[in-house]
Amino acid sequence: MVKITTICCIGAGYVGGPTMAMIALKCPHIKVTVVDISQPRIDAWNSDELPIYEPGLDEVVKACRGKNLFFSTDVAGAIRESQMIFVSVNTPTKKTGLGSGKAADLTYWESAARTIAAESKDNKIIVEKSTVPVRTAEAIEKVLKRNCSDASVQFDILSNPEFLAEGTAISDLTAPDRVLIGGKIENEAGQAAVDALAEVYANWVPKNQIITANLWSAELSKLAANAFLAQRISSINAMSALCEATGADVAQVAHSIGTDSRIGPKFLNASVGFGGSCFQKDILNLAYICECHGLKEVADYWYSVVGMNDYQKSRFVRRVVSAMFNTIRNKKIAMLGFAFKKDTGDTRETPAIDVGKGLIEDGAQLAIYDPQVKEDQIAYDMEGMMGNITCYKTAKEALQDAHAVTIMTEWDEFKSYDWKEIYDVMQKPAFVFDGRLILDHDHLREIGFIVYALGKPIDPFIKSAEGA
Ligand SMILES: NC(=O)C1=CN([C@@H]2O[C@H](COP(=O)(O)OP(=O)(O)OC[C@H]3O[C@@H](n4cnc5c(N)ncnc54)[C@H](O)[C@@H]3O)[C@@H](O)[C@H]2O)C=CC1
Ligand SMILES: O=C(O)[C@H]1O[C@H](OP(=O)(O)OP(=O)(O)OC[C@H]2O[C@@H](n3ccc(=O)[nH]c3=O)[C@H](O)[C@@H]2O)[C@H](O)[C@@H](O)[C@@H]1O
Repeated sequence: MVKITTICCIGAGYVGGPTMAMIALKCPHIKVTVVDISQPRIDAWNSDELPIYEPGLDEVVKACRGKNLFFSTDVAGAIRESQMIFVSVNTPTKKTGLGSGKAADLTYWESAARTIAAESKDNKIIVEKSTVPVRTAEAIEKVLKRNCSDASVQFDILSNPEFLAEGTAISDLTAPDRVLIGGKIENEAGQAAVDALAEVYANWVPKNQIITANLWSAELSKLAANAFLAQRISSINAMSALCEATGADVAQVAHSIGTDSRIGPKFLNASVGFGGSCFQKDILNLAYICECHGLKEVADYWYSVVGMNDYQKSRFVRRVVSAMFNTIRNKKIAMLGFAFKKDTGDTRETPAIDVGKGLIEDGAQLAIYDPQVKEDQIAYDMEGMMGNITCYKTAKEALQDAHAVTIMTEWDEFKSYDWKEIYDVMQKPAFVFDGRLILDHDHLREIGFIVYALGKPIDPFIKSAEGA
């Protein structure tokens, strides 16, 4: 088995940066180089302001950078000097052509593979870190073999999907539930490659938590894990609509079912919808693969998880409009939170985008505040709508004279605000639409707010405004 002392990672994003920083931290004997085609991204990784906000990441990077952790745009050089190459490039949903809107776009992956093939002069272990369609390793192997000028160079391909969640990346990487390594375990070289990677993780992950599987199972497990997680959210969100219609309380329902050890308590928080760069993309990809295998019913099952998520976002918008007497034209609506979850500045597929667009279509003036999302990011996400949006650096300014406040992200600081003071500076009646169920609703009602808490019994005021 090869003893690994040099690793590189192609793709210095949300996954490549933190995962490699953790390997560098836990394996001081390994030189880790993270490379990217984006000069600004690499410059940021080499600066005091890292390109992503992730609690605890700064400390890990600072502890290793310049010692055994390096960030560079020299992709070719890093490939040449590394025994093991992780590929952690983006694999977004295809926007055009065959499978448009569903299939994974493997352009970046293939381009990385071609560079690896062109630069490799000795044997390499290639690790798929990106989330990819099942059987991608097969295609990648062909690209590598056909494009490498030296036929004696051997490429061993592994699938090592990443399960970290943003906002908790460092704790997830420090103590993962499991590490999954897929490889050609049926042959000696494949098994040796799996062992080499397992040995890297064994520097800090207990051996019984390092699971091995065949390549296709590992690739599919990643898509399956995200699909199951998202399905739980859509299931509880479906319940939230029924709770509102019947007077049940979704938090009580979630608690009651979550105490069944077969169901478990995690990932049962009803919300305005799941966001993030992966859940939707990976489910659409999974469903598309099912369609390609003639499994229409299976595909439809998974599409419905995304459908329910879309429904939840539009249901929220409808509730805001109907509760506010069916008109929000020219009303200032404060949006607290824009990131897709707390403790990240990431806005990819955040429900705030769809909800924001829905509210603006009805004429609202949005006042957005998020502690980590910068105005230029919001302008990018809400392109063409900035005439109806003002971004604020403090929540206080966003809330001044607002008719309503919508909670889009569960940032802790929102819970600690003085809501009485906020009530006093808002227009009346003052509405709160809590899309994350983080506020103390009874306290808000005592202050005088009209409260819509997703999945909870509807306030009589709102019922009458809606003509129920
Ligand atoms: N964001 C997340 O929390 C998670 C993401 N994943 C998966 O990991 C993969 C990467 O995701 P992120 O890190 O979020 O993406 P990202 O977009 O933040 O980073 C990808 C990076 O790859 C670079 N890149 C693209 N092509 C390249 C090439 N040929 N050579 C060098 N660099 C290249 C891009 O410039 C970019 O900086 C995706 O497949 C995603 O599905 C998996 C688990 C968690
Ligand atoms: O493949 C990926 O990219 C990653 O996707 C998710 O991680 P992430 O999207 O970063 O964050 P999550 O904590 O899963 O949250 C996703 C979305 O679901 C929402 N959510 C989560 C949990 C819940 O109970 N309810 C709920 O609405 C969050 O607010 C957020 O919008 C998975 O949790 C990771 O295991 C996976 O590696």
